[in-house]
Amino acid sequence: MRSEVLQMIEESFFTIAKAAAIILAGIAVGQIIQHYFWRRHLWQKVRQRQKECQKAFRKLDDDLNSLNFDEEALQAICNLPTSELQEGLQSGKYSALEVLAAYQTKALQVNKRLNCVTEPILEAKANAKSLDEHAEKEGLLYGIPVSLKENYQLKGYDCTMGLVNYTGKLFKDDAVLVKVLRKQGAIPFVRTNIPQIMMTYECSNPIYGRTDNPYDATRTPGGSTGGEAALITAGGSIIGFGSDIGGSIRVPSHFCGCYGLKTTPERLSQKGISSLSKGQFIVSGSVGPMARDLDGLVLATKAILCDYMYALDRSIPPLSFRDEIFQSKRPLKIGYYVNDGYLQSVPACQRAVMMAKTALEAQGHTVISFDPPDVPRMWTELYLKTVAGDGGRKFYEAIQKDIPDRCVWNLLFITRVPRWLLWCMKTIIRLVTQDPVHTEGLMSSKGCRSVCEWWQQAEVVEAYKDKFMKKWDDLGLDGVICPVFACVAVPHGYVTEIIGAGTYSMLYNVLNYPAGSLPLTKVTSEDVQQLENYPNRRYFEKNIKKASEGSIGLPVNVQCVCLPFQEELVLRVMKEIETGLKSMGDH
Ligand SMILES: CCCCCCCC/C=C\CCCCCCCC(N)=O
Repeated sequence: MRSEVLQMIEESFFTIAKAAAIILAGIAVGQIIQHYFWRRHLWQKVRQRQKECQKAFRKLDDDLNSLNFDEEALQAICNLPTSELQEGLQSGKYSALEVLAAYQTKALQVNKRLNCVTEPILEAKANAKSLDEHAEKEGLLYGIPVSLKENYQLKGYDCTMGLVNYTGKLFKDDAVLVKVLRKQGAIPFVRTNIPQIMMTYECSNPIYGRTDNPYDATRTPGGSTGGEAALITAGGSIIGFGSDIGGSIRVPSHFCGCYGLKTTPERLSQKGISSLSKGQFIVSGSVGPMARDLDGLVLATKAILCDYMYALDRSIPPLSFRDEIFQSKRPLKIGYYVNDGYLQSVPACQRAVMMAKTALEAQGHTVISFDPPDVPRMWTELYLKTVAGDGGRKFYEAIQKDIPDRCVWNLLFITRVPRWLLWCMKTIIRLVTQDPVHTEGLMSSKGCRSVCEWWQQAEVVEAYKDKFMKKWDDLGLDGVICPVFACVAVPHGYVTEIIGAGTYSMLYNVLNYPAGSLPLTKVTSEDVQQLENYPNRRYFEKNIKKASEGSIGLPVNVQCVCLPFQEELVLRVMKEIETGLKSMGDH
């Protein structure tokens, strides 16, 4: 009797277990099938988008062929510095259509090599024609073609940020900045590539593919405004616009060797600039211009800092470009550093800062040593914990529902490891990286646990800003010069391995200070030889050293920083450095 009962229990157990296994297997198979069809749907959308872009490129190519412009004349237009191009357009020497055709032709050529343009803006031709038909040549950017990062909203276009799910969602209106550019006579003519979700210093996504560095195709142009930097540097655009929440304008400018300005977040309208960080107001994103020469950067900044922007966006302070600050001859006191107290910059970046120091001194300015306070803590407890305040959930979810791109997936993967597991692995990670700051960085990317902690986070960031500004004021500084990044352009897919190198830029996002990226020099064989003295203990140090081998000839920029709302002074410091170098016969 007892064995019959046991047998019955055993049989029922096996029946239930079998049923559970069948249900679970059914769910798993269902999920795999659903995933398969979802992915297939996403890839169909990618192909559809790629076809549309190819069609637009072909249309532009046909249009340009039918115009029958002289190729040499067009090339000559693209070789003009900004001031001469502006003058030529204003005087009527060049028509807007001719200049547009020159840059469209060049952008198409450059794009074949670097894959930096996502699509052409076909309305540009009608814009140029309409400018040519009007007698008045109004606007600081009259007739100048400008390129735009893919996240700048344009009427009739989508902003994917490299996410397939965002394709085909067309905007009904232009971003405020785009309207201002049009008002100033500029002609938006191409859109440029970005990394998926724009949260890394690379430039690749499943829709538009990977952009290469103009100096070395095996290396990244940087990100997230990587397409802009590559296009401008290679001559396919003269002025462009990007955005920056951790170096996205400054780092690609440095990796490619063009000019960039990250503005104070509140100074320019960000209405109509797509980003996944909207609503995170502790470390705010910024927008700003990029250019082939300094005159172009100044002109673009002047053009957008105008009354028309305030008319369109009342939340922006009514502060037009103050030429008196830019033109001032007052001697300046500038701080400098080559080591931010976390990761030492490579010899080439150090040499660039020292060149800038010498140039400023030659111009009669005082340059003193400056140590930014608590950079390792700024990076982990302030920057990472804020930018990934929700534990990276918004970024991760956007990618999880999409086709993940390796360049950002590798970086965000850490946000999926449970906090407790990360905590248990802390000692092992520390042993492997030989870097407690790196380990803290990983922990910080788990974000805040409650609204209360988020409020505290805002307070801690404010306290750091006060501490930094006090140090700055105690020294009576007007500005600071330092590296943009701890190293120069790295190979594709390598940014996660050296992400700590970004502290040089991220610091000024935490502080909300405006900062420019100024091309100064190229890596020399001596710079590479001196790498043998570069530290080689911690994970990031080893990788920075490795990535810097074979970097001869790559561009090196210097970062110029001033207090909030002092964009004009940043530009002045950049100008003083360039003038100083020219007077020394070094530029
Ligand atoms: C130490 C490992 C850090 C893991 C971080 C994972 C969380 C992701 C959040 C932030 C990524 C930091 C990279 C910022 C680059 C931003 C470039 C930009 N858009 O300006």
